[in-house]
Amino acid sequence: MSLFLVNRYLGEEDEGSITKESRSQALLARLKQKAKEKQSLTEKREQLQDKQTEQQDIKKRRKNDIDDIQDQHQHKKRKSKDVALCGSDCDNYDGTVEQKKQKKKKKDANQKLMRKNDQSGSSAEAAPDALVSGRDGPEDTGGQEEAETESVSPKQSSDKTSAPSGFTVLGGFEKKPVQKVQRVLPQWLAEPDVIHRDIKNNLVPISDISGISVQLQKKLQNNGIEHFFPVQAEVIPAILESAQQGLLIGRGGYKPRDICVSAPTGSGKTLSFVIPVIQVLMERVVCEVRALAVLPTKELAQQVYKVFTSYAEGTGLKVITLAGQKSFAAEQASISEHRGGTRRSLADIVVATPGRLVDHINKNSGLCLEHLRFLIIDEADRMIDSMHQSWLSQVIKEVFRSGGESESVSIFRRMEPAYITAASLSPPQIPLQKLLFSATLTQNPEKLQQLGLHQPRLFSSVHGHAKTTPAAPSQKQDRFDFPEGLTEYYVPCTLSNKPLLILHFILRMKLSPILCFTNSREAAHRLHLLVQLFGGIQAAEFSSRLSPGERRKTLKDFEQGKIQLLISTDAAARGIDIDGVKYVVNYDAPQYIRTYIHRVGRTARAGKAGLSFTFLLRVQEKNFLQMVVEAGSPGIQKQAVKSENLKSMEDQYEKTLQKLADVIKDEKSK
Ligand SMILES: Nc1ncnc2c1ncn2[C@@H]1O[C@H](COP(=O)(O)OP(=O)(O)OP(=O)(O)O)[C@@H](O)[C@H]1O
Repeated sequence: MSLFLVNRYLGEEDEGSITKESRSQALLARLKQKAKEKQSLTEKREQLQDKQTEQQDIKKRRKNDIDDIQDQHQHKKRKSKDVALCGSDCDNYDGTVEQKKQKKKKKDANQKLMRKNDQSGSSAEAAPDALVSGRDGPEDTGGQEEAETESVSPKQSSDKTSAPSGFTVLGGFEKKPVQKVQRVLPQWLAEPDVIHRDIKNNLVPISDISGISVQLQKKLQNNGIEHFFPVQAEVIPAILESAQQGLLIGRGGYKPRDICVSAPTGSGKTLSFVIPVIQVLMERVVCEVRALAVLPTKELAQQVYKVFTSYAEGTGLKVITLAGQKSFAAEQASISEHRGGTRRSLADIVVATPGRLVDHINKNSGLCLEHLRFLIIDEADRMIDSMHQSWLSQVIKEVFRSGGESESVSIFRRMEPAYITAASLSPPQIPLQKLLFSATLTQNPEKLQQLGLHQPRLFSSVHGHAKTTPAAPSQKQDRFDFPEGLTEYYVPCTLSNKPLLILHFILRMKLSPILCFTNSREAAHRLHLLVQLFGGIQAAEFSSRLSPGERRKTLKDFEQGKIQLLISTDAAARGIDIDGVKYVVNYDAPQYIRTYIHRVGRTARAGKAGLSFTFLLRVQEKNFLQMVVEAGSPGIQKQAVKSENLKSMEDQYEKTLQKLADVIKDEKSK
């Protein structure tokens, strides 16, 4: 019995033809069918959803990449904008024209991508989603050039093993050839005023150089000088021109340019500063120190002092030397005197060594540099090397010393170098001009920087100067010029036959006078003893073993031809001008190219001919010859001496060696 009536859905049945049982079965079958349909429908939906999310992911990734590229591009754009220093017009241009261009590029890129997706067979409905369209992205995508190359379907890009093109691939540096950094010289070093090397064929008559007084011209003629050498013909007018306005600052308020001169040994650099300095100072009224020449050694200071005094004679100019040849008190007395409570300078030109100069400055010995107009630095490269003594900074401090005793009387005010302003130009000023001279002037701007040069001008006979030196990338050293009349030889030797060779040169080959260099004073002394004991040769040694007086006398004797063989350390290598030295022998090979150039430069001076011989042990040959050629030598020839030629002297040489051993023993015991 049924208490309730439950109505059931019985399907669309054909009531008349179907039994109760068969109806329920049919209903079940139909329900199953419907469930199946529903299930397949949800599966399809899920598949579709998966596909859609995948496409969205791709789209997101692509958008991020494009954002990155856009950032890079905009960064680049900002950079180039900074460099170009554009005005507001440029900004407008960027905002309109550039945007339009980029949008066009973006559109092109999207179209390309669409085409690619179609070709790659990706599903038709996925293609639009894969696009990075202007519609989808609110931001303007810059850097479309990169995006264009990048728009490869994910499938394609994943197939490739390498990184997608268009991106900067980091790493792989080892594949790039390492770029060589070329040495670039400042313009004043790279483009010097060229001086002729050949002295003989480039002599300039004295009268051709204007600005030299008749008095000085006569003096030059009296000293046997009818023509100027090339370095003098170039440098003298340049210095005279810089002092055209007298001792004060030049036309237009501009300070004169500092002058650097690099010319071979014996080319006449000394007169190229002595003549113009004397000429300019001749017109001074009050005696004050207006020129200071600094040289590295006493001998050189003495030599330059002599040249200055010779040309200053009769002009009223007073020249003194502060190089330690006299006592400190005697030097002090020659600088200035006090009369009626005021200081009076006794010198116009001072020739000094750096050590003694600093002594006088520090001990306040009355040296006043407040009126200094010319600071001459001879053997400048050597003087740069001695810069650790800080002599230059002390000199400069003295030059610009304010509140000095003379300030109250002087109408001229000295100001430290700074920017030129109307105010700084109003009081009359004495400028300080530096004049640098050397046969081996460094081309290293860093070293020259220490001298604090003002708009320097270089005069050089070195033809190797160039803005860069690509022709010789392996070249580690500076190039220099050698005297035109010099012929260089090297002589292969052994340690035991070296002394025999020098004896052979004088006794058999009759080469004299010879200036012979050793690398130490002990070696010079031993060789001198040996030659003396062997006999038949007038020899002398020249080194720091001798007192300054002995050294002076030795040089004089050698110059007068009383000495055939002068055995010296590098004390006589630089600047010393000994007339008539025909041969230079490097008994010990020099270690540095500058030493070699100065040693061999004691011959072939003033356009004359001269020979140099360098004794080389077999182990030294390769490196030494390479060093000389790299420095710009026109060529060094081999001069071998056959052992038979030395045989006749061997017996006597053996006996001499025994005697030498005894003498050295004696000396040591004393
Ligand atoms: N115009 C000239 N006519 C003749 N002789 C000269 C002339 N100028 C210089 N001399 C002589 O030439 C020689 C060399 O000159 P100086 O000593 O000035 O050379 P330098 O270039 O300074 O050499 P170094 O670099 O070795 O110091 C000297 O004996 C000098 O008297």
